[in-house]
Amino acid sequence: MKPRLGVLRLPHAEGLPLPAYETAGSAGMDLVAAVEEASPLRIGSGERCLVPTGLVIQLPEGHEAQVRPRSGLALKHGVTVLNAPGTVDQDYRGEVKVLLINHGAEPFEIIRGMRIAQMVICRVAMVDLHEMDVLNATVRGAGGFGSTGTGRRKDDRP
Ligand SMILES: O=c1ccn([C@H]2C[C@H](O)[C@@H](COP(=O)(O)OP(=O)(O)OP(=O)(O)O)O2)c(=O)[nH]1
Ligand SMILES: [Mg+2]
Repeated sequence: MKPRLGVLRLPHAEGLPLPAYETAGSAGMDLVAAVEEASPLRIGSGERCLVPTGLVIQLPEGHEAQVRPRSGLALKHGVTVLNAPGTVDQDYRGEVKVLLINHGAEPFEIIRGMRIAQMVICRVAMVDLHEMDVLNATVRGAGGFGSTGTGRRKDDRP
């Protein structure tokens, strides 16, 4: 059985579709903008804006929701989620909001009901932190940031 996601609809989301998986195999549920019908949000080129969804959610224990961009909006308009992936904590009981930024050259208008982002529900590992004096040795060691590049493959510039 799938874990249950509780959803509370705020008055300004009245009449809007709830997030839903568009296909059986979709990872994310699209989130729609709960802006006033009469006053769309306009994001100027280079500007950002917090878009309401009109929804409060109750995540299953041990889960988070990630707010991720829709690739179509990014490709066609340069509009993406600034803090992607946005983190909605399991214990958050405020309205889920989407922080969009317009990297495009033209202003972008968000109208009521527009699908602006997608929400992916993920399991979260919670850990206990143990401060240690020595950590176990590994082949990689402290190497990172391209340390395994040899410069011999054509996709692998030194
Ligand atoms: O895209 C997002 C990101 C966050 N949130 C909400 C849910 C999340 O649980 C809360 C806090 O988010 P985050 O921890 O990323 O922000 P913060 O700057 O660390 O704020 P806080 O001190 O409240 O944790 O804000 C959203 O609605 N949308
Ligand atoms: Mg935080």
